[in-house]
Amino acid sequence: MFLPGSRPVAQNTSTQPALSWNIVGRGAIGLLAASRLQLAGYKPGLWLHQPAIVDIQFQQQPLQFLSATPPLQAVLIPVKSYAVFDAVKTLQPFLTEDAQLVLSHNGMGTIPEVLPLLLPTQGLWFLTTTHGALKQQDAILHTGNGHSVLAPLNAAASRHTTAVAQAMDIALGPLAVAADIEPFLWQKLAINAVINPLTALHNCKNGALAQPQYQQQIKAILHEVCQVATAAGYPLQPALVQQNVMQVIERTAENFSSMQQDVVHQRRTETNAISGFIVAQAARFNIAVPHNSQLQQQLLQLQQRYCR
Ligand SMILES: NC(=O)C1=CN([C@@H]2O[C@H](COP(=O)(O)OP(=O)(O)OC[C@H]3O[C@@H](n4cnc5c(N)ncnc54)[C@H](OP(=O)(O)O)[C@@H]3O)[C@@H](O)[C@H]2O)C=CC1
Ligand SMILES: CC(C)(CO)C(=O)C(=O)O
Repeated sequence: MFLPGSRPVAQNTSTQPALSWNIVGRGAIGLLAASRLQLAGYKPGLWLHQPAIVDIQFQQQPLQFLSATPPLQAVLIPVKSYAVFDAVKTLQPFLTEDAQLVLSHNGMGTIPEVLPLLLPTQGLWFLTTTHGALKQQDAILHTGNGHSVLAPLNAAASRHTTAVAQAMDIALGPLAVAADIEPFLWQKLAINAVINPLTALHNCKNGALAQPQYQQQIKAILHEVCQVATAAGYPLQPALVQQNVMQVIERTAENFSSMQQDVVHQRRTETNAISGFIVAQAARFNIAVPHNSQLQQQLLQLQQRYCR
């Protein structure tokens, strides 16, 4: 897959030994990645709060995953944005000196928190994905066939590009490798800044946001996101971004967004890494973002009704 600012993964040219992969949690994206890796011959271990053997069905096949066994050489961390820092802190004592860690989540703001936790020899990556996955009792459903962009976040990562990219291509590909993840994260943030809060607050499917009554608010949210992204050095064109967001709304019309699901199931939302991140960045650049600020406040109030 070719995306501006990225290149596709080179196939079968590895001179780097395959890494031994581990995945944090037993969530939807993590188990999707683990299943695809296992079916391709990898033996990913799961890093869980409590070690356990996990049995699931994936595409009508029974799969079993064992607990991760330290020392950990390579770890995919597909957890909610608010759980990233604690997850990396917990992993830290069990990592090899040249371990490779891949963050994957919606929203922004975790990278500067995580980088200082690692040794200069330990690689950090970010993978942003458009795949959709849903966890059921004992099964993992691949609800949306997507693609992913992977980029190194430090020098120790760049030295292991081939081995990391080949595994991530299997786990959540087709994969493009970019030198800088930030433009891709801002584009995804724009999508999540519209769809996630609006579907959560209006308790609706993504497709409902195509209705005329939402268009003015969507335009206003995106205008603010583009202003902030541009001030941060990642220029976004409001008209193009709006077109992209409307395409995602159409393509995922029958889906419930992750934030709508978080609210329905009374879980903490990722609002601080989505609307909250935009509000925080806007403050740095002295930009008024009343629409994103209002969404953040409304979501925090909603969440406070059920979160301790
Ligand atoms: N699901 C999807 O289709 C998509 C999701 N995303 C994004 O990807 C990220 C992950 O999403 P998703 O898979 O749905 O999330 P889930 O909440 O389903 O999965 C995360 C899992 O990680 C576990 N976990 C968190 N911290 C730790 C830890 N320190 N040690 C062990 N386990 C841990 C959680 O357990 P517990 O809750 O018990 O802590 C949970 O089981 C989110 O940012 C989401 O927005 C992006 C695109 C699509
Ligand atoms: C793209 C979108 C909005 C798909 O539902 C998503 O990433 C989410 O639900 O978190």
